[in-house]
Amino acid sequence: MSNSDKQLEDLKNYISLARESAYFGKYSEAINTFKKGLEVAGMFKVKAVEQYAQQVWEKFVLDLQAEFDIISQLQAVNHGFKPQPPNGANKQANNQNGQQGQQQNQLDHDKKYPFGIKPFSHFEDNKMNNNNNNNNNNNNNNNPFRQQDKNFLHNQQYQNNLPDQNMHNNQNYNNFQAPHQYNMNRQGGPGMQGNYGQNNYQSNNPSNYGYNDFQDNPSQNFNSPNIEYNQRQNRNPANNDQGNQDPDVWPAPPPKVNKANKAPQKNKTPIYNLKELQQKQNDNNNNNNAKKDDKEKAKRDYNKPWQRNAQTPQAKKKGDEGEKKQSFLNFCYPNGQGPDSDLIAMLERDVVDQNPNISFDQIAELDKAKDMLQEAVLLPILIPQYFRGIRRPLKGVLMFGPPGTGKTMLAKAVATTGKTTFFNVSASSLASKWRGDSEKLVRILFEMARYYAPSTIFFDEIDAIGSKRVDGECEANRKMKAEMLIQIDGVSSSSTDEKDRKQVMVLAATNRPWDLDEALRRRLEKRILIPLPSTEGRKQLFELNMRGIKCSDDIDWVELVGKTDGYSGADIASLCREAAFMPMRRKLMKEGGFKNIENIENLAQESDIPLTQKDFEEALRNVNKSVSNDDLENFEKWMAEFGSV
Ligand SMILES: Nc1ncnc2c1ncn2[C@@H]1O[C@H](COP(=O)(O)OP(=O)(O)OP(=O)(O)O)[C@@H](O)[C@H]1O
Repeated sequence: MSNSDKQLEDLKNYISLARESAYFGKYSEAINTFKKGLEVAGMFKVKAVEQYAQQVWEKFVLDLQAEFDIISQLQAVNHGFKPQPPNGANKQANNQNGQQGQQQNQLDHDKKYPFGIKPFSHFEDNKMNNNNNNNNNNNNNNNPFRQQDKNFLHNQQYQNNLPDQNMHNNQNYNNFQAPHQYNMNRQGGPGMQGNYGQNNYQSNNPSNYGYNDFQDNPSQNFNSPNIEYNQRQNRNPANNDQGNQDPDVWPAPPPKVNKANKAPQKNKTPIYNLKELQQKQNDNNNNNNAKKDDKEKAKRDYNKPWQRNAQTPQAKKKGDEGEKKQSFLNFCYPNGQGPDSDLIAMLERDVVDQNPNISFDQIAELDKAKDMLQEAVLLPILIPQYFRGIRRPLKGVLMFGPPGTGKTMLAKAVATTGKTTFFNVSASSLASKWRGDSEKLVRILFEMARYYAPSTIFFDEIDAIGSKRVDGECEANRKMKAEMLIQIDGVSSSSTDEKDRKQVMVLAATNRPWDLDEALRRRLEKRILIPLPSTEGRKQLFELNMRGIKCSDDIDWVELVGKTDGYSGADIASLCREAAFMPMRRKLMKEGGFKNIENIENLAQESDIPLTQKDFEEALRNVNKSVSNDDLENFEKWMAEFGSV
């Protein structure tokens, strides 16, 4: 990049900054920035940069003038004045105005102004008018626009803040000319400040304008300590209440009245009361903002399922009145649709089991486990006031042991006995192809459990969800596990209100307790081994499974119990089912199998024949135990290490 390109670039940056400041009404800052730009760009050294600077300055000045014209006209309208023609037209009028016109010409041609243009020139004219007015009161009374500007000048706020007002008050043009003058002076070094064009100007206005006071500190161009604020205020015409109009000089035209409603106008009422308009506008804006806020709020405050205490007063009232609870989905989204409706619907469909309908009586043996669960799960729900301090309810209970030993049944029995809503959660329930949905599902699950409280959340095969966290594990899984840990913690300490406490119980089951994440294991404070059924247990299992099935007296139950050592509850259930089908199979084979399909319907009646010892022996040959001795050993070991009885 060449030197001139760089200068041009720098200048452009400053100009855009200056324009930005002007746009926000920071005129002093705008001018000073422009000055700085000229200085930095080393103006007048490179022709192209100089030309560019001139063009931009012209445009900049015109824009500023236009802006002040608009403000002054608005101000006039606000106070009942007729809007005036643009500044250019006004200038013409000025130029026709004798001495003032001459001065203006001199001003315009004053070499003190680089590029021959200065901003806010009509204010400048006005200043001249005022000045002349001091000497000759009739001087400018016939120029309404200038008088209008004069009224501006009378306004204290403007006087304090506008650059030219400052100039006016200080009688120091150099403050105002600074963007150009400054730069030009700087060319010759600090000592030359104020020399350029000084004589020329002074000769015209010796009493008013002193160049020796040239300030090269930009901040001294404007006196107001809070100029930015004041300028902003001044940009708002409604803030400039003009109680000091001079009706002799510039009588306001009568406001335009609608012919149809012509009524005698007593007072000078502005056609447009900008204050009112602005108030209306503000009200509208406020209304719009309020509406916007409401919309935004509605967007943000959609019923997030994971929001704690998400119950609406109505829903709570309904609940209190003992009415049947609406579904969580409807509670969250009354019309059934919302950002998380799919997830909620999925959980409600797949996970919530409103009526598990299993009693402890249906479970053979396992008395210890039953007692422990009732103590750990049911008592805190039934008598929460007792479970305080050191007796706080358990965070969760883990049931582990060989497959098919009744762990799920126990969980369901707990839920049924405690009349809690049962959430049967498996790994697949929380799996989602969408990133972030799994952890969200966990949050929704716990929130839903709170909604349906008292609830029992049962994580079946929890090792699949809460296995040990390892390096390189999928991030979504880690997050889901972390969320689970948080939620389990939250469940045990969610509320200080006794009524609400421990309304959600976490139960989990696994056949692989050694795979569990340590943090999760810690949260499942009670870890109960659900073993294979004992002799007594197997006997009970035969009795439970053979309920309602006709059995012949020849069956040796003791022998069968003996032969099923090592069988799980599920194995014994399979054995009994197998045996129960034997009469039907026997008959079917006798009839020629499935070839003679027409007779099959009659078979059902004919096969209601009592089971015999032979059927069970046959079934024993088909159904083997499913749990290996090695597995049993591992459970025993883990129980010894981590279990609790
Ligand atoms: N103690 C028991 N009393 C009655 N039935 C039992 C018992 N244990 C197992 N069963 C039978 O086994 C079936 C499976 O039981 P359940 O699902 O509770 O076992 P589980 O321990 O959860 O198995 P897994 O670990 O494989 O999930 C039950 O439907 C039931 O018929």
